[in-house]
Amino acid sequence: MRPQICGVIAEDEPRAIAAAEPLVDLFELRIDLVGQTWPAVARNLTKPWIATNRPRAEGGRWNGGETDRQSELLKALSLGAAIVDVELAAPGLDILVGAVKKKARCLVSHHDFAATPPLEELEKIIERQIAAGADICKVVTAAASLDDNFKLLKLYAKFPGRKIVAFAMGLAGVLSRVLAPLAGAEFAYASLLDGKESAPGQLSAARFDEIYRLLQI
Ligand SMILES: O=C1C[C@@](O)(C(=O)O)C[C@@H](O)[C@@H]1O
Repeated sequence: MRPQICGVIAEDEPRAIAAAEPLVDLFELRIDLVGQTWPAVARNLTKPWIATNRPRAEGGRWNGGETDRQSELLKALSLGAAIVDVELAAPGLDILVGAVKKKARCLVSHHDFAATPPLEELEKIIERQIAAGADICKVVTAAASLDDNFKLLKLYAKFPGRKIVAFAMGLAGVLSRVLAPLAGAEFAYASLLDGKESAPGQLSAARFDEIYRLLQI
């Protein structure tokens, strides 16, 4: 099956969403980046979508309090979110995961914007995500070397049958972004357009399409 691509909606830009729509299998709606008009964006989506409201501590731009941050995620459930991204470090994780799983799949995420820890540490993070009730486990780190890419790629074989998204950010992590879906990742994150990246090293949906066509995948 062709690698699944998740287009990251980082702005209320209907034309960018429309341009990427044929190239993506699902969207991620970044509530913390889109801002107050996010419900209107959600209502117009034509493919399954992930609701994400990233706190500053994990690289996001949510400016409000934690209670309001989580309330926005729960509001996404009533607007049809297929998946809700909940950070492993979120306060009241068990209650939030339980509330999400009543109506959607729960993706439990962990981000390290500084480095890529040893493989054993990455495995422990996924074990904690599974224990928290994750339907999808996500580990995203910062690559400083080629080896860092392989640490993330090795995670898929460590958890056969589990739904995982694991890759490294940064220019040094681009290899892991491209190979992750081939190693077993549920999907890859892509910007809607070139120049609209929401994280270091992120590729656009068109670029992924070009690469996978080139590789005849
Ligand atoms: O966790 C991730 C991955 C990401 O940070 C990336 O590196 O593409 C982009 C985010 O929008 C998403 O929530």
